[in-house]
Amino acid sequence: MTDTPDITPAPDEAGPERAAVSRRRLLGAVGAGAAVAGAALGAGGAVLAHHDSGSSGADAAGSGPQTVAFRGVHQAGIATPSQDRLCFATFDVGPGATAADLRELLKTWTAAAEAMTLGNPVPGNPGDLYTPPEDTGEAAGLQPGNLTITIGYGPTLFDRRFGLAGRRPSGLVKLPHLPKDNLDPANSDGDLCVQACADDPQVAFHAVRNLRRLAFGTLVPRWMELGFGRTSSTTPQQATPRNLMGFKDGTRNIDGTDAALMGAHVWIGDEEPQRWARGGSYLVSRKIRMLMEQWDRDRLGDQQDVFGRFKSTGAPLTGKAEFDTPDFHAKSGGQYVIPADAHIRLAAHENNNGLRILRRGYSYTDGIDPETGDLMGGLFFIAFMKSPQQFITLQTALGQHDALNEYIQHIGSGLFAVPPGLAAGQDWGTQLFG
Ligand SMILES: C=CC1=C(C)c2cc3[nH]c(cc4nc(cc5[nH]c(cc1n2)c(C)c5CCC(=O)O)C(CCC(=O)O)=C4C)c(C)c3C=C
Ligand SMILES: [Fe+2]
Repeated sequence: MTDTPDITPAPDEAGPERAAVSRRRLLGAVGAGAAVAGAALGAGGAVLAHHDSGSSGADAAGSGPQTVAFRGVHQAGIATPSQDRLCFATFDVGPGATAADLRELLKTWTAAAEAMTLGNPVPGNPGDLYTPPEDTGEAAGLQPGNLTITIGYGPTLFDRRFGLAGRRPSGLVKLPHLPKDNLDPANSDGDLCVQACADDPQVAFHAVRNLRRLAFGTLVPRWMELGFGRTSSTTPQQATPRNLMGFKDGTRNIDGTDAALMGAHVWIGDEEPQRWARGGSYLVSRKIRMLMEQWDRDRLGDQQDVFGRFKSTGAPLTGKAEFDTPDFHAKSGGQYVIPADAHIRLAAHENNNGLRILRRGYSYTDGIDPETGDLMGGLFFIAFMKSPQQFITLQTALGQHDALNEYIQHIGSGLFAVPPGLAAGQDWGTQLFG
């Protein structure tokens, strides 16, 4: 019982079977260490063996079944086909932490994030009975689920605390107050953000939890959001999902595989004086509560006028099929067919000087309001863009005129600079501090 098998993956281990093999090795190791198996994972053997026996093969452009490449020109989790689940968290750097602490943590996070996206446990010394396990264990036996872990930095990280003021990306300033904002600081901002997306909610949660564990003493968690259903497609291959208002959402989103569109609207380019930030993007998060009790009492015709689309098919009110181009000039009886205050009219690139963003949001729920009994939930809106001004312009128009405003409230907000992808051997600490 004193011998604990080494479950750390060999550096050159690769190939389609890697993730499943690694999880199986964790199982084997735990199985061999009876005390650990009993204490930490219980009767996990049978469960793990069950999960390990199958693979959906739903690979999303990664290096193995259900894996997405961690390194590359851009971070994963932006152009990546939207996974089904989200765990999003923000953190502030703790009062006593130094720049060296932060840099070291970002290096540790890089290794952990890379391992987890490959379906491996957080690297460490598993089976050591005298230290807490490096990996918390709840993803053992699960498939990697196309996990992506995307990091972002808030404007406050570039204040005077860590010597980063000279490296602040030029667009990274707190978003201004926007029309109809009703923001709660408890759902807003943060020095850093982590977006973990996966097709399995436990895999996404496990990723954030383990990064949080590694950050003990350096970062303080600020807020966290779980997303239970994607509300966008980021490739035409994906079926368009429905949001909690029952409408298809993401029909006219940017196609993440369209390099020209991504370059024009999403990736930070040569216009950015901070060279290190080029190839990155800006992430805007908005927690948007839907007033579902009001929406559910609204008649179908009005619901369709709010968006400018048919609820059943997702087609524009001027068309027949979902992907028909909306005709914003069409009139009937002197009135616009797509009303003047319809959501898609106000948000469409045709009516905003060609401006576009990549939407990558999720439905969320916070349960039931204990005082009113109302459902608390809505859209955790996430969008990527090359300049925050794109969001500011759109939201200024929507906040003033959108018919949807009767049924929603913006209750949380964040702006983060998402650095570009990591090259081989590079880590987030070196990339940020230079
Ligand atoms: C500031 C940007 C946007 C916010 C905030 C926003 C909130 C929001 N949207 C929906 C539902 C739908 N949005 C749709 C289209 C759409 N929305 C935005 C931007 C924001 N939405 C854009 C740029 C577009 C594309 C417009 C176009 O080019 O036609 C649609 C229609 C289907 C689609 O194309 O995706 C729906 C439905 C909700 C429920 C919501 C806040 C809760
Ligand atoms: Fe929208």
